[in-house]
Amino acid sequence: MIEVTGLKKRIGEVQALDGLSFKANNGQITGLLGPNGAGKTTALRTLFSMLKADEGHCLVDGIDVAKQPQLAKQSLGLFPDPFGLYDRLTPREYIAFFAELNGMNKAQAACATDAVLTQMQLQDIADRACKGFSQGQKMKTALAQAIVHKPTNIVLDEPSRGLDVMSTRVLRQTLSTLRDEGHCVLFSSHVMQEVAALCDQVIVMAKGKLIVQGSPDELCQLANKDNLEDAFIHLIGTDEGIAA
Ligand SMILES: Nc1ncnc2c1ncn2[C@@H]1O[C@H](COP(=O)(O)OP(=O)(O)OP(=O)(O)O)[C@@H](O)[C@H]1O
Repeated sequence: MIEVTGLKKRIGEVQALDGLSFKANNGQITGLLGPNGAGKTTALRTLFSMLKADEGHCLVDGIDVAKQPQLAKQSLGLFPDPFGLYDRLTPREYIAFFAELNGMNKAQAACATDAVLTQMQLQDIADRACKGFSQGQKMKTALAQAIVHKPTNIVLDEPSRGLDVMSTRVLRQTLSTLRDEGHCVLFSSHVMQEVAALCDQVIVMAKGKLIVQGSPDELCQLANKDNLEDAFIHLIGTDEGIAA
């Protein structure tokens, strides 16, 4: 479970986070939806202790990420934006490296890497350097890295960007399976159809703050609209900054 309370972060002149609070539960997919510049990436980076909050805190399974970052990270899998692959490493080397970073010994890491390569249907390219990979191949490798240590919580920043239909389906199926296995899945997105189709809960944020949290149906009812895109525009009060 992920709990964010009163998060504030100033970056230069910009108040990127301005008292953001929300909760993402286990066994649910939670979507973080907001216009460009709303603070989604800043929130996810703070959650992963890549940025230090000025105020507020993030709890991962009850562990404060600012106080115990290493322990919190063992319960967190991060799918970053951009994918963060190393061109010279193969998926097997890259995924095993992260498995070891998360406390596995070499033998455990090799075994877990094998399993996740199979799960993500990456066997064909498992031993090829990542340089030149397609968007779909990069996505699958980055997702395999995020889940290799079986974290309770998986955090994804814009995971579907640049994916074709088949890769999008693999991503959606993987996230749904993780949810059904009881994981907490939190992802940021601009794609309304994806959020409406996948998410149990949606966190709408703008200008570094929570606007509203609820299921896609609840948000439509609240805004008195029949689709999430219209509800979203109504709730944030502007269509400025929404990606096409
Ligand atoms: N390194 C930085 N330097 C300066 N400003 C930054 C930096 N990182 C974030 N910001 C600013 O903080 C605000 C929030 O940015 P953030 O990237 O978190 O938004 P976002 O919701 O992820 O946006 P997008 O959907 O466009 O990716 C923006 O105004 C952005 O310009």
